[in-house]
This record gives sequence, C-alpha cells and structure tokens, in this order.
Amino acid sequence: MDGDGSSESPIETKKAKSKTPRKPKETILKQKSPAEFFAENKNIAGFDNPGKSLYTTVRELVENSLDSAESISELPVVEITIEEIGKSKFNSMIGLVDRERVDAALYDDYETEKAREKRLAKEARAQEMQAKNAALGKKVKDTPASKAIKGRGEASFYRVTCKDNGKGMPHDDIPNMFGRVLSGTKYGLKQTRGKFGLGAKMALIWSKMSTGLPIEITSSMKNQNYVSFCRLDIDIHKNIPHVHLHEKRENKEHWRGAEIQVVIEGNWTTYRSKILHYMRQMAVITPYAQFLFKFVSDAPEYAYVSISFQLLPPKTTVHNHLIQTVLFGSKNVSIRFARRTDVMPPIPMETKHHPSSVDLLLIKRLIAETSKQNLLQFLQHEFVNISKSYAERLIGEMGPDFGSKMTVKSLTSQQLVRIHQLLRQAKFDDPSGHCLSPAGEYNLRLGIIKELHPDMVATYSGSAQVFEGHPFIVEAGVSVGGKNVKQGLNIFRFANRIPLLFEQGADVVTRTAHKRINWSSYKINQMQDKIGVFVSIVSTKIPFKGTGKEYIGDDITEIASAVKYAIQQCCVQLKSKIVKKMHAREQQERKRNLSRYIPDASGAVYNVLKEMTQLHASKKIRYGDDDAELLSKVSENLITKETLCEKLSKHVEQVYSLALCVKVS
Ligand SMILES: Nc1ncnc2c1ncn2[C@@H]1O[C@H](COP(=O)(O)OP(=O)(O)OP(=O)(O)O)[C@@H](O)[C@H]1O
Repeated sequence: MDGDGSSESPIETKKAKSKTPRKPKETILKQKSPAEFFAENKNIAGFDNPGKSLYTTVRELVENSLDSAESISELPVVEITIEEIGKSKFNSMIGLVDRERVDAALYDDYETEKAREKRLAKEARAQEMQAKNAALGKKVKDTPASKAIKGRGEASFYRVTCKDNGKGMPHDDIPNMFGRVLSGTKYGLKQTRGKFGLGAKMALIWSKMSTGLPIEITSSMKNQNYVSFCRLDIDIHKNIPHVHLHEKRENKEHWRGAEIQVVIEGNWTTYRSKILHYMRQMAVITPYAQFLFKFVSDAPEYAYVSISFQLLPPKTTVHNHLIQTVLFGSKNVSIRFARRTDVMPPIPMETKHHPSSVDLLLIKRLIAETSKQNLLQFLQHEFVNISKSYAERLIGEMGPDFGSKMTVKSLTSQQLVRIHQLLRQAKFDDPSGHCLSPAGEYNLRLGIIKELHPDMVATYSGSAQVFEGHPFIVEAGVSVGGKNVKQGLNIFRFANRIPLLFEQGADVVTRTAHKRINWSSYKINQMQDKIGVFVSIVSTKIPFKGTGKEYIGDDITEIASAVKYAIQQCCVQLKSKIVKKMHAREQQERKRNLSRYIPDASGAVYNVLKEMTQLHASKKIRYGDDDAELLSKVSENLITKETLCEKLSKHVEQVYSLALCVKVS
C-alpha cells in the first residue's frame, strides 16, 4: 500500500483526472456601465457595421442640429461634410508610419494562385455563355461582379462634420452632453427628434472603437463673447467624459451655433445612396431648412485622357502635333437643398404627463421633484386634464386614508400603489395635442410634389389622438403617378419629422398600406399604378422599436388605426379625382368618336331632321324643347347642311343626344 493510501498508478491517476468534470468558474458579479453596454450592443443604436455607422452618425448630428435651431425658432442652416481619409493620411493623423504588406497570405483579402485561376476560369465561362446567348439573340444577363476581393478588405475612414446655426451649448455642459451616455436635454415630455441622450455619444463610442480619435465640439450661445472648444473622448468603463482640451476662444464674428466633428470608420460606397436618400427626405419634411451636403473624396480626381496625332505635311517647321484632351471627373458630391418656405411649424411645447400614462416609478419621481405640498395640488398641477374638482373626486375615491391636505411627500408605498391603480382605471379627457407640431399638410404636399412629381396627390391631417396617455397626430399623403416612381406601393415614413429608412417591412405604415387598405375599392391598382404613400407621425412619445429610431411597431392599435384612417381619407379624395378623370377621359373618347362620325353622318342627320320636322308639323311625332331651336331652324331652312355640320362638331354632346333620339324614333 502506498504511504498516501492511494493504490492508483500514475497513468490511472491521469485518466481519472481527465474524466473529472471541470469545475465551473466561480461566478463573479460584475457591473456594466451604460457606455459599455452600448459599445457591446451598438447595433441596437443603429451602428451595425461601418457603412450603417456612417449613416447613423450623419443622422444623429443632423437631427441634433435641427432640434437645436428649431428650439430657438431659427430657420435651420445645416452644413454636413463627409471627408474621406485615405489610409496613409489616417496613419499620419495618428502618428503611425505606413507599412507595406510583407506576408501577403496573412491578409483576409488574399487570393491564392489556385483560387485566382478558378475565378478567372469561371468568369471566362460566363463571358463565353453571354457571347453565345447574344449571338442567338437571347436575353443577356450581366456576368456577376468579380469576387476577387473577399473578406473584410481595408477599412475606410471619414471625418464627419456638422455645423449649424442653433442655440449652441453651455460651456460647462459640453463634456457631459458628449461624454456621458444617457445624458441630454430632451428627456422632458416634448416632441423632439432626439429622445434617448445617446446619439452623439454613440458616434463617439464608434470613433473610439474604430479610429481611437476623440470628438471635437465647437459651440457658442447667444450673447457669448467666446466660442467653447472641447476635445474629448469617453471613459467607457466609468461612463464619464475624458476631456483632452476644453477652452474658451475669441468669438470675433459673433457666431452662434455648434460644430461637431468626429473621425470614424465607414463605408461611403455602400451607404452613399442611403445617406443621400436620407438628406433628400429630410429636405422634404423640413422645407424651411437649408442643407448643404458635401462628400469630399480622398481619391485623386480621375481623368479621361484622349490622345490624337495631327499629321502635318513634311517640310513644315511644325512637328507632328500631339493633341491631348484631359477631362476631369470626381467622386465628390456637393448638394444644396434650398429652403422652400420661411414658415416654420410652431415650436413643440413641453407638456405634463397624462394621468393614464404614468407608472409607479414615474409617480415617485414626480413626487420627489414637485414643489407642491399637498395631494390635491400635486394631482391638479403635475398632470394634464385633472381639474380641482376632479382631483377632489379622485381623492375621495382613494378611501378614508387619503385627504386633500395630506403631505404628498409623506405618502407610503401602499398609498402610491393605490393612487397608481386609480389613475390607471379612472376616466380622463384625452390630451389635447396642442403641444405637438406636425409637419402640416402644406409641407407634406410640397414635399410629395417635389419628390415624385405625381399626376395626382391627396393629403390629410388627422386630429390629435392618444395612446397610453401620449398624444399623437398622423398626417398622410397618397400620390399616383410621377417621375422615377416604381409600380406598386412606394412608402415614405416620418416620425417626429425624421425620415425612417430602415426596417420598412415591420413598420406600422408599411404593414397598413400593404395589408389593410383595399386599394382597388378606390380605383387604384396596387400592382400597376405608381403609388406614393407618405405618413408622418408626431408625438411626445414615438414608440420606436429600439434606440436606432428606425421603425414604429405594428402593435399599438391606436396608431395602426389612425394610420389606416389617414391613408383611407387620402384614398377617398383620390377616388373622386380618379372617377372624375376617368369620366372626363370617357367623355373625351366619346367626343373623339363622335366628331369622327358626325361629318359623315351630318348629311343623313340633316335629312332625318328635316323629315322629323315634317312629321312634327303633321303632329306624327313630338320632340323635346332642347332640340326645338335647332329643328325649327332646319324646318325654316335657316340652317344649311354645312352649318349644321359645323354646329354638330362644336356641340357634339348636344347633337349626340339628338342623333340618338333620331335613331330611336
Ligand atoms: N448641435 C447641437 N446643438 C446644441 N445642442 C446639442 C447639439 N448636439 C447635441 N446637443 C446636446 O447634447 C445632448 C446629447 O445629444 P445626443 O445626440 O447624445 O442625445 P439626444 O439628441 O438628446 O437624444 P438621441 O439619442 O435620441 O438623439 C442633446 O440633448 C443636446 O442638448
């Protein structure tokens, strides 16, 4: 026996050890900061990949600029520039020396010789097939684009700058506004584009993740004789700003506004059209703003060079002449979206909570923040639609433990639950919607006409409605026909005057338009007509799915039915236009047919009329008063065959009924 009491051989021991289940690691409780959470789940804020991140960065900055200018009733002027930064330039910006690839096979986009041969053979086969098909007169499909570069390829970097004429930011608040996730000035109950206190910080987190470069903010407020400049990044783990430089600079030009600059990885090529689409739709829903959008490419301007020789006769002193034409082209983009109206929708107003929309947490917060002393004043002043007498009735209903004069801050947890239960069950008038600022039917119509140039358009602006105690207004426009509009439904969605471009399929507007509108009953052909459906929803709370603000779910009945109703109202207007148009077209067609027929038939009609007059004179037939004048002229030989003919083609409608009447008799 072994001294340690073990009879196992070393081998057996090893075997036994490998069979022993591994002890699970001890669970360690950890906390995550909001910044860490969003850095790890950036897709929920619209930063799914470099291309989408470039798009979302532009969006967030533009929307902040609009919110800021509108908050001081200033007609917005927003300049947005995306500057492409090549790898070398980027490296030199961060002080990194460029390095050529040495071990090519190490890279993700490396293609082995064999793979290259295979690809080229495949491409050659496809081209051969294409040539054969072309020779046989068959339809020729494009050969698939070369897939030589696979994998992630090289990153592209962009400096995004957004400058506005808004209200600017208080010097001391700037670090927290940009370096602390979930901090902002738009948390109140108000219709704003911004909502979460996240967008600008996400752009910074993405820049930190992709380039490591800080964000730069320049800002000045009204009557400030300095410009605030701040360069900062964010301490992700602590969710606090890490300020590199924060200083006041001279403001010689009395400039007011903000300029935000961030350098991020992106993908202009794949998201170019989305970004331009966004800008165009933003210009449509914000016609009182002026936007200047620029993309500055890093690639050298490319040139088409055409060369030709001019052959001069021998013995001339001039040598053969070389003519060279150079045409420059460029990837640069510069688009100015001009202001089309000076009329701005009214500034949305901050409102109080509707009693039916509050939860327990919110009641506790309102109590902590209120300056009111007793329960009666609290109910009456911290909510909309509770008058003094209604507050008294509510307190009476709460039971004997409650009284109007009781100190609101001394309410127990149970008493708060009772209040909450009652607020959820009691009946209150709906919120008025006065605090909202919809785009307006005029702007919507202007936008549709500008965007689609339709043959027909109808718009509708609904009255304020409510979901879960939040007021909302739905406006809609439906158009038929137009330039560059594809057949079928073309959906354009806006929420709090932000264009929504992604996740279309799940959105309440798309679903309603596709599934709940019986287009044919409005004489609209859903498959063949070119239909534009524009829906704009404004609210103090837009129920976006996710923080990316990309779509509104289809699960809120009140919103779904308001959207349906608004689209239907447009369709009803369109139907009467369509019917009128159809009728006019039919009439025109009939007239065309008649005018073709009448000159030939007029001789016969003339004879018949004459005969009729005689028959009428002998009282064998009677004719209507309408025809009397013409017939009497015929009978008195005051009208010749030629003038009748002329008259007939001028008054085709009248004579058509006469001709019919002749036929019948
Ligand atoms: N261009 C600007 N002009 C003035 N203030 C700005 C500007 N950009 C940002 N801010 C301020 O910084 C705050 C934070 O902006 P951020 O984009 O992070 O969140 P938000 O706009 O409040 O909400 P959301 O995440 O929904 O966009 C804003 O609430 C605003 O007060």
